[in-house]
Parts: sequence; C-alpha cells; structure tokens
Amino acid sequence: MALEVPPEESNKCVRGCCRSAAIPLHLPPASYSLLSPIARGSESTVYEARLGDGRAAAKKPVLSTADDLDKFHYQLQLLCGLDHPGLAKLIAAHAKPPNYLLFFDFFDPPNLADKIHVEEWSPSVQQVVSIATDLAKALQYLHVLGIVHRDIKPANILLDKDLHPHLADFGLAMFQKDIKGISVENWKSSGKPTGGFHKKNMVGTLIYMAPEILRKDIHTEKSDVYSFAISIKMVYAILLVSIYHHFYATNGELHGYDSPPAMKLQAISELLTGVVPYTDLRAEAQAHTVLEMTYTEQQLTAAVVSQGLRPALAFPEAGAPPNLLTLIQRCWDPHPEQRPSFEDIIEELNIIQKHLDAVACIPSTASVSNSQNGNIEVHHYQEALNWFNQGEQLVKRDNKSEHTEKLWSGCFDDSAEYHPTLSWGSFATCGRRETMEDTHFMLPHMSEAKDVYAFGIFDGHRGSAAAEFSVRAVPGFLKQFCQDTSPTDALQEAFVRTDKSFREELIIHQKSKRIIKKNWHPGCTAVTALIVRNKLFVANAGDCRAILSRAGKPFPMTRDHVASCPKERERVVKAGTEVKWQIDTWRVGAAALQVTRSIGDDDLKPAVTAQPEIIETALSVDDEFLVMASDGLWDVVSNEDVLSIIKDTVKEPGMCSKRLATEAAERGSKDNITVIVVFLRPVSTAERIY
Ligand SMILES: Nc1ncnc2c1ncn2[C@@H]1O[C@H](COP(=O)(O)OP(=O)(O)OP(=O)(O)O)[C@@H](O)[C@H]1O
Ligand SMILES: [Mn+2]
Ligand SMILES: [Mn+2]
Repeated sequence: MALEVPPEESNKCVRGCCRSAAIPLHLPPASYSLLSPIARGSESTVYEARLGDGRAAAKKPVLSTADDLDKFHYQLQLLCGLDHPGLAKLIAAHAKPPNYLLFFDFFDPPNLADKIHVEEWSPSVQQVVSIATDLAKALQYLHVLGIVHRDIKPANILLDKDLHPHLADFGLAMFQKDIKGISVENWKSSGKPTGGFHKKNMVGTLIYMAPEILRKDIHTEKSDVYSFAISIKMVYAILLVSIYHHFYATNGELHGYDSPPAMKLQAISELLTGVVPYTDLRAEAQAHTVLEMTYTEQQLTAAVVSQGLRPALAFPEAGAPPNLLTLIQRCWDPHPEQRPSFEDIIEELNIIQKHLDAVACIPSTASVSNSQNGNIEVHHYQEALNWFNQGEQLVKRDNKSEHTEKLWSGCFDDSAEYHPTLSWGSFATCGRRETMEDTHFMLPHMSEAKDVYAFGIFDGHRGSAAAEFSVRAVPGFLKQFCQDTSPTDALQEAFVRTDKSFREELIIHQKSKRIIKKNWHPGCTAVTALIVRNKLFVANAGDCRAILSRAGKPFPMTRDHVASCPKERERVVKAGTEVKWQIDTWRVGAAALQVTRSIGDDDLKPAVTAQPEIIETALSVDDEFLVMASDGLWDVVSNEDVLSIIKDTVKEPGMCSKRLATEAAERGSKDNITVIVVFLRPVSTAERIY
C-alpha cells in the first residue's frame, strides 16, 4: 500500500519528539477506518483497520493520564526506529489529539498463544527450532539497539501464513538506559511493573516473568531471555507430549516399557486441553501440575523465585533433541548473568538445526535397529512415527491452493435470516484408561469468512494412531474441499480420503519396517460438525454423538453406528463380513468390533465403512447449543441428562464440557471422554459469571 510520507521536518508528532522519514505520523482521518476490535486489553484496544487500500492492525491506547500520554510518545519514538522482519512493523501513526493510534502490519489470527492453546497445534521439532531462531534474531536486533521488550509471551507473537513469528506489543518496551535511570522505589510506585503483572489475567503473564522480576528487581535483556525460554517451552510442550504419548502407545508394548503412570497421563491430558502446565522439577519422578497442587499466584511466585520451579521438560527418550532441552534450561537459569545472550542462542539453534537436517537424511529403515542384546532401540527424533504429523503432512502435500476466502459462498444466499453467535470450549480426559486414544479439533477460523466453523472428535481403538492422524487430516481436507463442493460433499470426501490415506500410510510404514507390530489394524470413530452461516452439518461414522438443544429438547444430529443396530448389521453382512453375538453384544468380524463405521480398521474394510452419515439442519433462535462427545460420555449420560446438566452449569462452554466429562467419570464411565460444547446464542454476561 502506498502511504504518502510528508517531508521529514513536518512529519513529527504533536510534541515534536517523534520523527520519521519513512512512517507517516499523522494520517488524515479519511485515509483510514477502524473495523472490528480484535483484542481489548486494559491498556489498549486493537482493531482490524483499513489503511489506504490495505489492511492494518490499529492499536488505540487508553490515555487517561499525562503519564499515559508520555508513554505513548515514548513508545512511538521507539517504534519509529525499528525495522526488522521478525517484528510486527509500525506502518503509520496518528499522534495528535483527539485520536492517538498506532498502525501495524496485519497478521491473521491466531496468534501463537491461540495457535497452541485454542487450536492445540503441535509443531514438529523443526518448526519449533525455526520459530525459536526467528524470534531470537528479532530479540538480538532489539538488544543490540539497547531495547528490552519486557513482555515476551506467545500472545504477543503473531504468525504469518508461513508460520514465521513476528514479535508485537511494545507497550512495555524500553531502552535499557532509561530503565537503569529509574530507582527501584520509583519504578515500583509507578504502579505498572513489567509483563502485565497488574492485568486481569495474571497467571497467563506471570509464568513468563523471570525470578528477578518477581523479586521486583530491574528488567535486563537477560529477563527477555528467560521469557523467551518459557515461551518456546510452551510451543514445544504439546510436541513433547504427543511424541511421548505416541512413544508409549505404539512402542510401549513392543519394547517392554511400562505404561506411563496414570498421573503423568493426567498431566498430559491437561496439556492437550490447553491448560498451562507448570510441573515441579524438584520432584522429577512425580510430576505435579499447578492445578493439582493448587498454587496460588503468590505461591507460584515464591516457588519460581526461591525454589527454582520451572515448567517440566520432557525426557530425551521422548524424542526431544537433548541440546534443545539444555538450551532452554540455560535460558531460564535463576541467575540472569548465567543465561546466554541471543547471539549465543542463535548459534546454538543453528547447530541444533544442522543436527536435525542430518538426522532427516538417514533413510527411514535406519531409524530402527537391533542393539546387541536383541532389544530394538528406537532412535530419537522419530518424527515419522508421529501420526499427528503424518496427517498434517498428507494434507499439506495435496494442498495446492490456499484460497479459502470464498468458502461455500455459492451455496447460500447471503440474506440468510438468522445468524447464530458462537462460543465454544472442550474438555478431554483419559478417564480410567491408561492411555488416551481420543483426539479432537476446534477450527473457529476456518477461513477469512468469519461464519464458518468446524469441530471434530475422533475416538481411537486398537491404538491412537488413526485418531491422531484423522484429527489433522480431516480439517485439512475440509479446508481443501471448500472450493467447489457442497459442505456435505466436503465432509463426505474428508472422511473417505482420510480413511484411504491412513490405510495407505500404515502399509507404507509396515513395509519400511517403521511399524514392526504385526497384525495391527488401528481405527477410530469420527464425528465432525460444520457450521456455515445458519446451516449445521454433522458427519458421523461410528458411535460418537452430537446433539442440539432445540427448543429445550435434545435433537440428535447423529445415529450410532453399532452392530446392535439392525440396519447397520444388515449392511455389514451384505458387504461380506460376519456379525456375531459375542459375550454381551453384537460384534463385527474376527476383530469383534462393536462399531460398524470407522476410519482405519483395514482388516474390516469395506464392510466397516468410513462413509459418514450426514445430517443437515437450519439453525434458528430455538437452538441453544450443540454437544459433541465420544461414547465415553454417552455410555453413562443420556441426551436428556446432558441438557439438564448444562442447564445448571455456568454458561461457559469449556466449563460445561468439563462438567459433563466429570459427571460421566463419576457415573463410572470406563472410557476416554472428550466433550465439545458450542453455544449458538449469545450468552449473557450474568450467566457466564462464576
Ligand atoms: N499487527 C497485528 N495483527 C493482527 N493481530 C494483532 C496485531 N497486533 C496485535 N494483534 C492482536 O491483538 C492482541 C493484543 O495486542 P497487543 O498485545 O499489542 O495489545 P495489548 O493491549 O498490549 O495487550 P496485552 O498487554 O494484554 O498483551 C494480540 O495478542 C494479537 O492477537
Ligand atoms: Mn499483548
Ligand atoms: Mn501489552
């Protein structure tokens, strides 16, 4: 976008303290317009904005005191001097009354925090190292200029479409020399210590603060190093867990490892539900999360400062490069002077990167070898056995066009009378089982179009491989098919293609000996809901279930595909597979499966089909919420009970999901339980308060 910059002498803020040759400092009001707010903080609101003929993010600070105004000018001066690809770039400003605004390059949501905690993204080791390297370069640039950022956390890291990070939010950034100038007393009484300590969501930011900051010492560039380490660890957490989990799920039995203790799995499932983990390193063998120990903010502060509490790092056996773990540990050393500089960090990351590249070149058969005593050793960095990644890679490979703006726009007339207002949340627990074989996804930002949402649950059996693969492949395919097909066809294709690809992938890995288990036929049931404007589509294969609360009554959006259903039984038999009454119920084939449709289960194809049954409905004011869950819930809680439980729970979808799962566990469900609750009407603030 071509923004005109006035000559430098006249391009300065109202006070004359901020100048720039490249960035216009008081845009004429006609050249921009503020669109919808993206985020509202206690000190500012960020809007999506139009600027000239392009898009921008406009940050409008709350300026209530003279001090706030001084800070605005300080921030603007600082921003005018910055230009680095790893920073969210200031492109314009309006620096005179009545509207003080900062305009930045726009980055599509989600930011890194939402990517991890809402989308539950689990990046590969390569992606983690690449993000860490880019971020380290941006911070090195700032530190060379003598600037400390003071608020590094995933919510302040924006991602472009290639997943390169761009550091944003210079609200607390300062020149180191200016910080030294302020006496500790002075600074404390200024009432706004670093890192959003005084903001509402204290723990969210608190965990990124270095011990010296918690002790109210002065922030140095080494405090940024600490926050950087915690942030990278947060990005990495999910990856470590998925490998760890997968490692046991697929190799545990084979290599004679013990199953992971239930307690660790509890911690894992909390990670997978996006709860920020804080594990006690003092008792390495017994990992406790903050939630279990019910830390208060003060206790957490005390533990970080005086007892060296840090988030748990995975064990190298879990597939994490040991030198990356060591680097993270050095970065969060309690003594700031012991932490490496960003120059050292970049150098170290480059070495790790080279190592990863070298490992990636080893042919696949070499990653499993026989050691002397006949046991099979599994090498580190076993990306190939991560089924999440397999599912994700598959769709990436196939995906030529990334054009999702027009998403199904042809299928609906835009004058659709009713527009549901959505809020969503989920909860997943392995319950009494030793391993977690359920997976789920929530895709609220499916496209530029704001009114297309997708949610899915996959309940694995005979291992978690199919569920892990599908949770990435199905949403990937949906994005890919949204162009020229109807939503129904897209769902259908997504299920069928995921099934086919998974079974092909399994054969490839069996041939290459990456999977050594003989006669292993993992599968999963699947339910996926797609909301396009006022239309709801639910595709189901198996015994997960989705119900609507419609005019106060349960309205089923799925039918259970189990062998005890006569129609399904008939279909399976016709397709040539035996159904027998065994022990307590009807079961399919030699594998004695209870479900009659699924993804995977290659020993039972084609009878146990992946063809989903799709139910479609138009949403109206009568529709209050949608509940989707794996059979772990429905086995013990009826549709009616689900509605009445939500009725007397605070109207917050995450809480409702957790409440339902807890209820199911209390009623004796022996299975993994995953619940997604989507409210379809605005929930009044009063109902949300707890
Ligand atoms: N350039 C941008 N493009 C897209 N989204 C942005 C941009 N800048 C900020 N946002 C979004 O707005 C959120 C808040 O922005 P920012 O951190 O700058 O505001 P803040 O008021 O300082 O928030 P806090 O201090 O609570 O972290 C970010 O987490 C991000 O999701
Ligand atoms: Mn921020
Ligand atoms: Mn901020």
